[in-house]
Amino acid sequence: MPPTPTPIPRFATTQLHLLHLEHAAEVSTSKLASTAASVSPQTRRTLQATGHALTGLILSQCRTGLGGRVVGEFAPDPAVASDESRAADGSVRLGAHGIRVGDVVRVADVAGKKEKIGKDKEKGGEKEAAGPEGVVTRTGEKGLWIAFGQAGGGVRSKEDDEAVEELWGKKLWVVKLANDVTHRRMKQTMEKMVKMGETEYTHFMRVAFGHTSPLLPDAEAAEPVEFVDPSLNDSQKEAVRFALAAQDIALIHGPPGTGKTHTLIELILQMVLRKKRVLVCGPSNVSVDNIVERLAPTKVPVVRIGHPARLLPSVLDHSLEVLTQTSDAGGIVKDIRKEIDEKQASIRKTRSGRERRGIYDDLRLLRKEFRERESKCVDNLVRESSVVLATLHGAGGHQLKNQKFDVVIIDEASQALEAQCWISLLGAQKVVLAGDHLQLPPTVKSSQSSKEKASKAKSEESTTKPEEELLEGVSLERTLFDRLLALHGPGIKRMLTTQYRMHDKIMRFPSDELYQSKLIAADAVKARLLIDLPYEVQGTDDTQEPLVFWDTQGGDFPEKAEEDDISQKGALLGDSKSNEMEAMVVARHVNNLVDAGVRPENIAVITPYNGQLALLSRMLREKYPGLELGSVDGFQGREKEAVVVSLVRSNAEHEVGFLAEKRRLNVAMTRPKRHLCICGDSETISRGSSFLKHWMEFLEENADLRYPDAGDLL
Ligand SMILES: Nc1ncnc2c1ncn2[C@@H]1O[C@H](COP(=O)(O)OP(=O)(O)OP(=O)(O)O)[C@@H](O)[C@H]1O
Repeated sequence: MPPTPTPIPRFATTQLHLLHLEHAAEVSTSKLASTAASVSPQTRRTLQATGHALTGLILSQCRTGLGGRVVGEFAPDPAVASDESRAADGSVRLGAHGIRVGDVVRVADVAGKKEKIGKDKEKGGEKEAAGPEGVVTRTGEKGLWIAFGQAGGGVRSKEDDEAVEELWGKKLWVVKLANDVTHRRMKQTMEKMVKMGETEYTHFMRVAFGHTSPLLPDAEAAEPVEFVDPSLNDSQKEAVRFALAAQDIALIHGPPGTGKTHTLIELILQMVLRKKRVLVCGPSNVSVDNIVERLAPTKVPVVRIGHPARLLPSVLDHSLEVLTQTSDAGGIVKDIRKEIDEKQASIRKTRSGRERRGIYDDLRLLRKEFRERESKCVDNLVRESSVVLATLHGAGGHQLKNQKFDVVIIDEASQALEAQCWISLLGAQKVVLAGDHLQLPPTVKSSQSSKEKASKAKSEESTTKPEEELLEGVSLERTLFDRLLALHGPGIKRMLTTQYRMHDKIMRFPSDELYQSKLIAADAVKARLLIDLPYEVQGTDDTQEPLVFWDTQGGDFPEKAEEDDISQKGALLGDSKSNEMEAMVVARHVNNLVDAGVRPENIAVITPYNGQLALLSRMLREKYPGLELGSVDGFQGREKEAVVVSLVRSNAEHEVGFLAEKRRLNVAMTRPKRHLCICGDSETISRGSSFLKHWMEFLEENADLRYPDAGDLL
């Protein structure tokens, strides 16, 4: 039976509405951008203390960097430096700050012109008023390097140059900005989809919205498959064959530790062998770089699109911007770059305003020429590459405007918003999505209640659509991966089944409960214990046991509601909870592991509640600097030899809050390799859902069960 078709314009209209609310929620948590130039010295210092800003700077150097951008070096201002920041030789060091490579920042004059901000925003005058924006490319003790120009890529503009020129001799500070590029590109894509006529829909779009069913696989397209990597396991080989034969859509379902990326590398190589052009995308820079790194040794020509400051150093050689300089094709832009640099340098030596204006005019012409040549060079480089890699939002950049690909592959697709995926998919003929819809979907800030509030408050505004235009059942959390699976059924997917991370006992429950008992632990990992680590670890009850459950049932380990402060809202955990007694159980378990010889850097403590995370950090961070402490959500995609999970909830009402989300618990319990320790109250938790009930029963039967004594801990 054909699936029920979804009208594409209504789908896109609904997405636009939801994206608007989401953006509003994001902006309200980081108002920094709009206030950058109008803050008091006190606020600047607070922003610096909280890792959002860096103050007391001057511009000390300027040069032309990658992609023809102006790169400015910002050094501590000796006039305002404190005594402790002065080294013995008199040089000044930067104080502690939270600005990192890859951050999008604005450089502002501390004597900023307040009145212009906001009013001029609509007219695009914001930049001149507030200072130029750029991306941090390097940070060091002596300064900070910032590349100016659009954060999403592209060549610098005249405004950037002039705005940077204006910074000389001023007292400056740097403030982190929210990165708007992704939001803008999603919005543009959805707007395009609203306007498209039926005849413009590609076959893939029609499949994705249920206007037609996927075509039958073309078995010949896959045969014969001579695997480049013969070590692939059977489920991985089957996934590669399936994705090669698919004509429009294939999903590769990769549960934790099953080698999804490994499989995608083989798939990409097979496609290149079949003379296909492939675009590979992921929601984050790291997800894309991970693939570039693994493709690099294969010598297949690849190009990575994206701002060099945001790429891993190991993939820079494949970045479009570096190739523009190093490849033969790059020769044509080299000379002109030199000329621009020389002109640029001469500006500072020129005192006369007229001469300066003359130089700016020359620069404008040179830059136009530069852009034309660079764009030709970029076009050639991209056209000659069989594999192009970019983040999903990067795929919406000008470099890919007229490029056609035979296949678009999206890794970590169940971590991407659907609107984000469509940035790369509007022209796609065939699409392969890899992910695991049974782990957490992308983080969405606009929760249901705030959505309702916002839509009430904004009901007068034009952005709010009449109810009849919006589609029921569309939410940002629902990913394309999920939707396609629900629409066309499991026939469009293949699952990877051998996992290379967890001990068999750790894997058993998630496998049985979520992956239809299909997971198999690879021989190399299925019996690995902490005692087998490649350094000396004593044999104890903990180091010889893969699964421990500290059951705090009985009411002596009660949870406590935390004040609902901004940091918790920001992390979307609503009114957070903590549990001090349980934290002590966690701390004791960590102590025992470390005493037995397990290195703190091989241990992670994770919890779903930020309130608990703060508490655990206070107890453990100083004692064990190498120990990793994090939220469950933040630990997705990661692994550790030993993982201690603090479940927190313990109350007479048997409320479990968002422990009820099985995808969150799935992430929590599938992070460890050799040892999983759960701390929690089985009485409260088993009443939360049938999944939780099964889990508690499983732990009682299979884990090394222990009952902590509250008196002992105090
Ligand atoms: N066929 C295989 N034989 C041996 N080891 C494998 C195989 N496939 C994957 N692995 C190993 O499994 C681990 C996870 O693989 P990989 O990094 O490709 O997975 P991923 O997709 O990044 O992670 P995940 O599967 O958790 O999403 C790696 O250490 C990898 O070397």
